[in-house]
Amino acid sequence: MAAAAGPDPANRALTSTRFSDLHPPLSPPVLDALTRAGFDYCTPVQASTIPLLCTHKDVAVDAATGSGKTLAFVLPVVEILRRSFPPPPKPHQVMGMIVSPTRELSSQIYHVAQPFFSTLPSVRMVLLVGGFDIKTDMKRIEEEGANILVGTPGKLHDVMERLDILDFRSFEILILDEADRLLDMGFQKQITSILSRLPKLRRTGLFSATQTEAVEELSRAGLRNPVRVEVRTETKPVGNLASSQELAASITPLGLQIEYLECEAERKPSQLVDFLSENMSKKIIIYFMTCACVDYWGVVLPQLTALKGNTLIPLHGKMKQSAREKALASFTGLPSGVLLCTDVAARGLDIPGVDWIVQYDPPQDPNVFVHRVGRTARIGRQGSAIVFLLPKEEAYVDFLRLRRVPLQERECSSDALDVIPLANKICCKTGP
Ligand SMILES: Nc1ncnc2c1ncn2[C@@H]1O[C@H](COP(=O)(O)OP(=O)(O)OP(=O)(O)O)[C@@H](O)[C@H]1O
Repeated sequence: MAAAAGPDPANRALTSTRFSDLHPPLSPPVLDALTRAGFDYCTPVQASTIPLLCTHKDVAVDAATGSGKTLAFVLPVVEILRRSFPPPPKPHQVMGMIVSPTRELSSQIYHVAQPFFSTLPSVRMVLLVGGFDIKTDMKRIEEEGANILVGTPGKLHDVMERLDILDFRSFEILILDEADRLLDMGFQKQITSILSRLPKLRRTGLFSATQTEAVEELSRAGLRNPVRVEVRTETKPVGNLASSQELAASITPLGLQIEYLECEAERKPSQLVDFLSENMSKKIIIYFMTCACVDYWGVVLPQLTALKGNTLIPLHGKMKQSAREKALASFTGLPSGVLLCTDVAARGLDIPGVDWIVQYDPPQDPNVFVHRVGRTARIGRQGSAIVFLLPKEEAYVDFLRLRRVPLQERECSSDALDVIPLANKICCKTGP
């Protein structure tokens, strides 16, 4: 009997719409590139957004973490450029721009987009992020050209200001990814200036997994009659709010189990070490509040006998760019291990095989919580997350549940080893 058509029924992140079913149709070279990458069926956000952007609509997209937003904007950018052929764009004719808040995320988008842009002869995509000398970037663009700019707002803005040779008159499409983060990282001025330099008759896509008032405002300022695309996951009943209306549609992925562990401040380190020693074969990301905390635990944890043999990698924004890239690449390639980081790694990063997200310090902003836990359970997979709370932070649980984040309680481990004296000894010897 022939196998039933459709995506793997176990993967509820995919629709039964194939990329080859979309209207207007994607071009054969893009469909071939999708097949080579193993992408056959669209996710809901792709099925709804790609046709809209390809038919001259502006979109404001709000979809869960790990739901495939990157391809939802990369494919339309490629198709829109293809339509302007022939002739191919001149070397300094900029046709499109993809803006995202961090260097790591911009670099990830650039690499996801590369196989699709390589189907367009003579189109040059350029990555522009902080941490590299602007003069080198400008010289490269002058000599080699740039038709698509991918980067962070600060660097993109600087290059646009300084490089007269860039011609934006035929500009077609602007994408603002992680729009709320772009704004709360203080890039409002650069975004406004970038918008003012682009032709008004363009398409704009605004993407995020979390919406804020500021995003609404940006949408009003930068988009023309946008179509709103909101994709939510159904939720499993959790805790005493199981039937609550607020939980009707979760803003976290379906395959994600979230727990909270309540304990006194002095017991937190021992609970963390206990958790890590129980999960030695797992791939884990731990979020701390500050760069100093990451440095501290990056010194202490590797020296504890209980964690011997575990790979622990620190990553924060005060590290040199080359060290940041190395840390991320090492963790990405590991089958198991621990990334100790700040929110520099909270958004958009697509790291394969992450089993657990640990929030040693809960973030103030529920949106940050959603992005952190979204580094696991991506595209229909299973994943788990745990947040450590102090007794005085108990209200955080209801606060999150009301924002459609379902959580379950986890018991503290009673026989966890007290690691504070050991940690103090280590830090006295080596310095934090
Ligand atoms: N149609 C598809 N079929 C199978 N896998 C896909 C499909 N689309 C995307 N993916 C994979 O899903 C993962 C998540 O995609 P992506 O990074 O675009 O998510 P996102 O919605 O941007 O997440 P975040 O909000 O965290 O940035 C990636 O590994 C990507 O390769």
